[in-house]
Amino acid sequence: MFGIKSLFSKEDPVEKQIIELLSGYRSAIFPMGIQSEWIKQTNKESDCWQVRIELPFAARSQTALIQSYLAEHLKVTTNIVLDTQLPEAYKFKKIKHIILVASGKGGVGKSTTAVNFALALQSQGANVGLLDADIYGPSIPSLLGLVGEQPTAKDDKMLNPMEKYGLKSMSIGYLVPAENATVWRGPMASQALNQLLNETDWGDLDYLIVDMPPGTGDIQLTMTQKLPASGAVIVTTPQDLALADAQKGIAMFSQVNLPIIGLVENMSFFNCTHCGEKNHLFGQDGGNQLAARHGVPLLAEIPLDVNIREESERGANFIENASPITEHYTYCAQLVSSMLFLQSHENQGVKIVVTDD
Ligand SMILES: Nc1ncnc2c1ncn2[C@@H]1O[C@H](COP(=O)(O)OP(=O)(O)OP(=O)(O)O)[C@@H](O)[C@H]1O
Repeated sequence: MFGIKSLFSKEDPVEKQIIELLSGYRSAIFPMGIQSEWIKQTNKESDCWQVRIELPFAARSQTALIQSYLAEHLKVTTNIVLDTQLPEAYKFKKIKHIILVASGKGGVGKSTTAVNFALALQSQGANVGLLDADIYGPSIPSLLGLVGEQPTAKDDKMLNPMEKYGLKSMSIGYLVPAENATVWRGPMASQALNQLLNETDWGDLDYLIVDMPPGTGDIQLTMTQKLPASGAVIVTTPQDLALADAQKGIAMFSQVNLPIIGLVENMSFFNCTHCGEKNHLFGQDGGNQLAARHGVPLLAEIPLDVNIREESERGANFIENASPITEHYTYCAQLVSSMLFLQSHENQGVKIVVTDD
């Protein structure tokens, strides 16, 4: 059941039970359980079993859930440590996955989502970079509180990415005044994106998140074709117009055979500060229905939070400092990371069978 190693090793019965229980653990993040080869260490210290698991995706916040699952089934206490080690499969240079964050129309919160999603992936144990491909309206410098700062040159060919909160980023906004880029034609914008991607010394990255320009025109299509991406996350709001544009985004990525990882519905609802009631100001269930219609997951429903606009402009970190949107992005990051791992496994011909046990 656990490979040849378990047939010959002298496993303690408790150790064996821990491995068996973990293998039977199921959730949206672990649809195939916790596989025995991910368990790197099990040893007993005093009365507590220390279990170190190396996940092939980023899901550090699952620790408490796994620990309480084991506590329900075991008579001994366990201390779980979840590390992250993505498989050594590179999509581009030393980057393992490129994920596009796109939207059918402007102003739905795509850049806010790209930054928080990147920070959330990082909080879950991944090495992350953020590329601002919104050449005409770069907002990453402002969202990271880096306006006016400039990247340094590594040599005469490469730039060092900017770093804030441990997140590497590159944007045209660090290099030219905003008004200069707005007059560029499509090929120039596409060329600029190419340079930002190729001439930045990203180093080793698990994920490079790309904040795409809003819309579904030629520029977005050309950029998508040039980026060796693993998939796209589409951001929408619950309004009919935004949903119709998100649908165009799905059609555009399908046209170039880029997998849609899922939808994020931003400004999904508003929690009343007085009575705590959930208000669906812009409509209800639109994101859910669009996702179901296209057979893609709805990754997150992010609430409208009045502090976001003000604090974003100051470059606040909503993932480090808990806010109403933190857990939504954290969960979304874990889900996407787990899905991409499964997707690449399936592409390698390994069939994962999800059972009910
Ligand atoms: N969940 C939210 N709650 C409240 N305000 C939000 C939320 N998400 C984003 N915003 C605000 O909405 C505005 C637009 O967000 P953002 O710049 O991320 O959108 P965008 O889709 O990237 O726009 P564009 O494509 O035009 O650059 C910003 O002022 C941002 O602070």
